Amino acid sequence: MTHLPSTSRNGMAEATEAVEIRPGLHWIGALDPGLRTFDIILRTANGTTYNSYLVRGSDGVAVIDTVKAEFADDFFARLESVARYDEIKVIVLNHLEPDHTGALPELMRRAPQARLHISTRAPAMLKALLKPSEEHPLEYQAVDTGDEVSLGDRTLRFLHTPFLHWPDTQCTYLVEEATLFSGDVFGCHHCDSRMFNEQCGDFRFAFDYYYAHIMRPFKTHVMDALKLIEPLPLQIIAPTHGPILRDRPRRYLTRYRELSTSTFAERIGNEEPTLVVFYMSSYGNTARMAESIRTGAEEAGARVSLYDLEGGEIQPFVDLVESADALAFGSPTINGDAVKPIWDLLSSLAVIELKGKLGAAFGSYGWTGEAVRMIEDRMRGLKMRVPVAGLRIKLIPTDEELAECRDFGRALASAIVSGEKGRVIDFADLG
Ligand SMILES: Cc1cc2nc3c(=O)[nH]c(=O)nc-3n(C[C@H](O)[C@H](O)[C@H](O)COP(=O)(O)O)c2cc1C
Repeated sequence: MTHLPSTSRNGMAEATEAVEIRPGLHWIGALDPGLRTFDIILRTANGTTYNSYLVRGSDGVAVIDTVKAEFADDFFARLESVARYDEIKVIVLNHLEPDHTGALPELMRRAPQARLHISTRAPAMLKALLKPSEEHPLEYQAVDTGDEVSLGDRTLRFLHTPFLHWPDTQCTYLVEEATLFSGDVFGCHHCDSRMFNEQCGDFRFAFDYYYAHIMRPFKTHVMDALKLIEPLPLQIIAPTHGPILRDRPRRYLTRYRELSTSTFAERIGNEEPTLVVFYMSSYGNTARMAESIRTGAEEAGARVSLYDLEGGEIQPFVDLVESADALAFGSPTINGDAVKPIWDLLSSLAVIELKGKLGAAFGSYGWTGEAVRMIEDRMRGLKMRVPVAGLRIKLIPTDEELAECRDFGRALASAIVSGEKGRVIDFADLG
């Protein structure tokens, strides 16, 4: 029988009974319909859920993930509706983020015999979380892909899926029920007390939004995880946030694959080296530099796009950055800094993988010219490679200086082609 947690008129969850997914397999999480901002960075128009699961086997019970600390009472009430604490043999933590480990210390106190199962990347983090001492040592089992724990007639098998979205992330597969406890993978912030995907409202937007903000920086790790998950028989995906995916669960794997190869460049690869030049300019000086850089880079075989940040919006620019092989940012120095739209774009790039992408900075200045160095520092901070030394030109560029800009563009294009790593090219020598 399925018990659905009811909601009161103000939308808050009231009932605290477990939801049966299958006999001996229950959702024992918590609903948080009032939440509007998650982890500072994510908006949610109808809250979220913290999903925790209980698996009963012939030889013991496993609890998979817990909930945020404020929701511990709901979690324990739901757990108690289907199991006793002394039956719990295994606690699995698919990653150690606080919204899934908030109730862990209290669960460990109530079920001291239960053995923690965490990924091989998690021990240091677990110690930082639980602060063990000589008096209270920490015991756990670190598990890797293929390791299993038996609950008698049911088996949990682990899949190492790091960086989705914490370094210690793993997924746990309940073999006999073809059920994947996927942690935050395939999750979303969507609170619907009906819990199952075919019964909930349309959450496709929330699913894609969650991916875009949480998983997108880790696309290569998503693809690695899919290689482990796709061959599995799959009847249910049980993530830690949002609906339980039991109706055609494979659609969500397909969607992750699409989203992880969603840019044109990722699908077919850039046919020629691509450089995107973003700039701002009040009197046209930095703009003239940008145009000459384009000319030089094109002469060296790059396909160049030139964008004045004044005329665009951040989101499409972020997509452009993701597809480009190299980026150049041009800013005049204004009051000892680069201009705000440059920083706005640079501060919006954390959602994509930038490691190893090429970057360069240029700009006109009047007397101190700090902007170029500041942009370079930021790009290095984002783990981009900066292979060509930044180019500053005092006030209005002369013909000779515009020729320098062309050399700069040519050097940047050459760096894309040669794949130079980290070496600073003196563009003036490339003539
Ligand atoms: C309000 C204002 C503040 C400026 N502050 C600086 C500064 O702190 N350091 C500097 O080197 N140049 C400064 N400049 C000079 C500009 O960087 C210079 O005029 C540059 O050539 C403008 O390039 P653009 O035409 O691409 O905007 C300032 C200019 C303005 C209008």
